Amino acid sequence: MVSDLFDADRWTAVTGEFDDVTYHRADDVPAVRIAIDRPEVRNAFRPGTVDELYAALDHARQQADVGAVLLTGNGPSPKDGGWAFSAGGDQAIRGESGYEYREDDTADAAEGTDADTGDAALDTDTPTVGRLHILEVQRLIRFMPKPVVAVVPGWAVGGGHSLHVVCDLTLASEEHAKFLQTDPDVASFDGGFGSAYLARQIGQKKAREVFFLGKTYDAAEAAQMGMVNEAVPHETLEDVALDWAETMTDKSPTAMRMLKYAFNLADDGMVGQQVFAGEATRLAYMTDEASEGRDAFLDGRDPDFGDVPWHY
Ligand SMILES: CC(C)(COP(=O)(O)OP(=O)(O)OC[C@H]1O[C@@H](n2cnc3c(N)ncnc32)[C@H](O)[C@@H]1OP(=O)(O)O)[C@@H](O)C(=O)NCCC(=O)NCCSC(=O)c1cc(O)c2ccccc2c1O
Repeated sequence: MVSDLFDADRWTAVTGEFDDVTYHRADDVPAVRIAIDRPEVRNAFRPGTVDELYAALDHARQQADVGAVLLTGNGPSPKDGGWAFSAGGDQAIRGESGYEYREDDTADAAEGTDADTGDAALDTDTPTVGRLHILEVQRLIRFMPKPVVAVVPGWAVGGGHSLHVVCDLTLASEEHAKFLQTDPDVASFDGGFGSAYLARQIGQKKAREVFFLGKTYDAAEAAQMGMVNEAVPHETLEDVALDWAETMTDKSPTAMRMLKYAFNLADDGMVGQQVFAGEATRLAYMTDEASEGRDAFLDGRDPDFGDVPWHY
C-alpha cells in the first residue's frame, strides 16, 4: 500500500529504482504524484531521499505531456499513526558538513539513475561529504515550467516546511496538517526560499514569528496567514489535489509557464530574467520572422524582415 490517502485506481507507477520515494502518473489527468515514503520518521529526508526526489521531479519536468506535479508525503506512520508531509533533514545522519550517506541509504539516484529504466546513467561515486542538496530540489521546483502543488497531509517542519513554501500552491489536511519551523532549534537556517519567499507570502513580521518563536500552526491558521491556499477534509486531500491538477492542466501550457516565470521574475533577479527570457525566446522562435532569420543564414542571403510589423 502506497499511502492511506492514495487511490490506486487512479494512478500508475512510473518505472524506476526508488526506495525513499514513490512516483506515479495519473491515469486520467496529465499529472504526476511524487511522495516521500519514510512515514516512520515523519518523512524526514536523507541524502538518498533527496537524490530520488530530484530524479523524479527532474523526470516530471522533462515530460512534455505532464502539466502538474503533486508533491506529498505517504502515511500514516506504521509506528504511531502520525501523518507528515516532511519533517525536514534527517537529524540522525546529519554530520559536520551536511547530511551524510550511510550504508543503509541506497543512493541509487546519486549514481545517475535513469527514472525510466532504473539503470545507472552516470558512473559517479556515492559522495563521502555531507550534502545540503535539498536546496537543489527547491531550485528545481522553483524553475520547472509547470506548477508544483505541496499536498500536506500532516507535519511540514524545518526543511519540510521550506519545501512546501517553495511549491507553487499548498493544499493541506484540515485535521492533520501542522506547520512548524524548528530550524533555529537544531542550529540550522534556510536563509533562502524557506525564509525569504515565506516573508513574501505572509509578510516580514509573520515570517520572523514562524522562525523566531517556532509556533505550530494548523491548516486553517496557515491558510489565513497566506502560506496555504486551502484546507480540506483529510479524506478528500488527494482527490482535491488531483482536481486542482486537472483544472490547471486544462489551461494553456504556454500561459501557465509564462505566468509561473512572471510570478518568479521580480524575486529571482537575473536568474528570473534569464528563465523568463528563455521562454520568450522560444515563443519568438515560433514566428515566421524567426524562420526568415534562420533561413536567410542557411541560404547565404540577407534576411528580409520587410513584412514584419513593428507591433505597438
Ligand atoms: C516533526 C515533529 C514535530 C513531529 O513530532 P511528533 O511528536 O508527532 O513525532 P515524533 O517526534 O515522536 O517523531 C516520530 C519519529 O520520527 C522521527 N523524526 C521526526 N523528525 C525527524 C527528523 N527530522 N530526523 C530524524 N528523525 C525524525 C522521530 O525521531 C521519531 O522516531 P522514533 O524512532 O522515536 O519513533 C518532530 O518529530 C520534530 O520536531 N522533528 C524534527 C524536525 C526538525 O528539526 N527537522 C530538521 C530541521 S533542519 C532541516 O530540515 C534542513 C535541512 C536541509 O537539508 C537544509 C539545507 C540547507 C539549509 C537549511 C536546511 C535545513 O534547515
